[in-house]
Amino acid sequence: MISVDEALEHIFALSTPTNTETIPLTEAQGRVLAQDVTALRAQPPFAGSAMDGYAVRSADVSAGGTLTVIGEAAAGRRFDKPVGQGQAVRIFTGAPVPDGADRILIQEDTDRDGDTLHLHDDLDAGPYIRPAGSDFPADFTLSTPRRLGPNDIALLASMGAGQIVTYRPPTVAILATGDELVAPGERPGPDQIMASNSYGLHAMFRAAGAHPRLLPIARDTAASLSTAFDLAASADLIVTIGGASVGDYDLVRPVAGARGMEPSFYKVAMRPGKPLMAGRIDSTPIIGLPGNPVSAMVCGRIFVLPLLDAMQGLSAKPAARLNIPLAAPLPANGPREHYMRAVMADGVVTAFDRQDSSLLNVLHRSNALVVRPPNAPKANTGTPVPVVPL
Ligand SMILES: Nc1nc2c(c(=O)[nH]1)N[C@H]1C(S)=C(S)[C@@H](COP(=O)(O)OP(=O)(O)OC[C@H]3O[C@@H](n4cnc5c(N)ncnc54)[C@H](O)[C@@H]3O)O[C@H]1N2
Ligand code: MOO
Repeated sequence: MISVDEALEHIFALSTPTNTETIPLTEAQGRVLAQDVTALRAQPPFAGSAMDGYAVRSADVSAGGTLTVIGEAAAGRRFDKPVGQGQAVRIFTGAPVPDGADRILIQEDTDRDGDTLHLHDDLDAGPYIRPAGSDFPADFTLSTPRRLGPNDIALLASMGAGQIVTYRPPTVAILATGDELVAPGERPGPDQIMASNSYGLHAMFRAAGAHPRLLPIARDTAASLSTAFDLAASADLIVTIGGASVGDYDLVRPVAGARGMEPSFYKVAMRPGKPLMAGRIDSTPIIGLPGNPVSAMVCGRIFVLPLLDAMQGLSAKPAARLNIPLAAPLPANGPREHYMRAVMADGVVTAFDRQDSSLLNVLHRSNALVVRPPNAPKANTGTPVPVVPL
């Protein structure tokens, strides 16, 4: 059996980034930027007022003094004459500061009587002017690759980018297999259960910027599986669930093999997830996840998400880990790397006692996986352990 790191290397070797496409900024959430974007101009493009008040020359400001108001500058509409000695311009937040002025007096520090402005004795120092380019300069560039979120999109809009070039979201065909499975919402027979992890994976892949598609559940026959593979043919990635182990009805590998799958590996020294497999059918990568619900979800997190990142032009690297002290001791680990469902809170992490790979309710209550290396010795309370946040 190969290690988790080796399996991930094999999986990365199967992938190539998707092509790119130009999209409007309103479609950019979760996409990965594929072409650098340079700002149209500096922001702000002019020195602007940060407050409602009066634009003045600081040399003219004296506590209790007076100034003459000569005009008004509003956001979107500048006052286009300079402010001279003893003068003030009424100004609002976001308005260009008129030439000559180097300070904004906030209106709370003044009283207005016609064109005469009386300054209070106690004046806020200010200057409440945002210099041109203080957010970003004219040649500012947002570089690839970067997964875009709301803050990036606000910045790109501010840079004047109406359209951007991103990697096309990879399409993922998700194929659940098993005579025992029915879709949630359908009526199960007495020996049947709900297909669950396929729905969890669908959500997981979607949140990772992919376009997942749930195929109809394949029955435990070669013919049914083969039909399902036909439906998956156009996808950028095929993810099968179940039928990967050694039972008589575990048909995914033989059927994929008969369709020309070039295998990369089968079985990984990890828990849960031992019967993981990967390969390629023609040029399409295929990952076969174990059927146990938690195994499928953990392998989705540890293997498929990094692959989806790489397919979207991001660097090929394992799930990021934190180092968090244990809140309770852990026993020595066996020969497989163990991804233990756990709760991280208040700076410590606690693994659940029940780690069976069928327990979705435990996974649901987890927000982290504690990673126990192969043959790790017993770990005491307080020992920092690697943790993958969920
Ligand atoms: N003799 C051995 N038996 C098993 C071994 C082994 O090494 N030797 N490995 C065990 C481990 S570990 C795992 S994990 C499972 C994986 O088996 P499969 O990938 O072949 O999965 P299935 O047998 O099809 O299903 C296992 C389990 O999960 C349920 N399942 C399957 N698909 C779904 C789905 N989409 N949603 C919800 N639940 C699903 C299925 O009903 C079974 O209960 O094999 C062990 N056995
Ligand atoms: O590897 Mo299985 O995934 O332990 O349950």
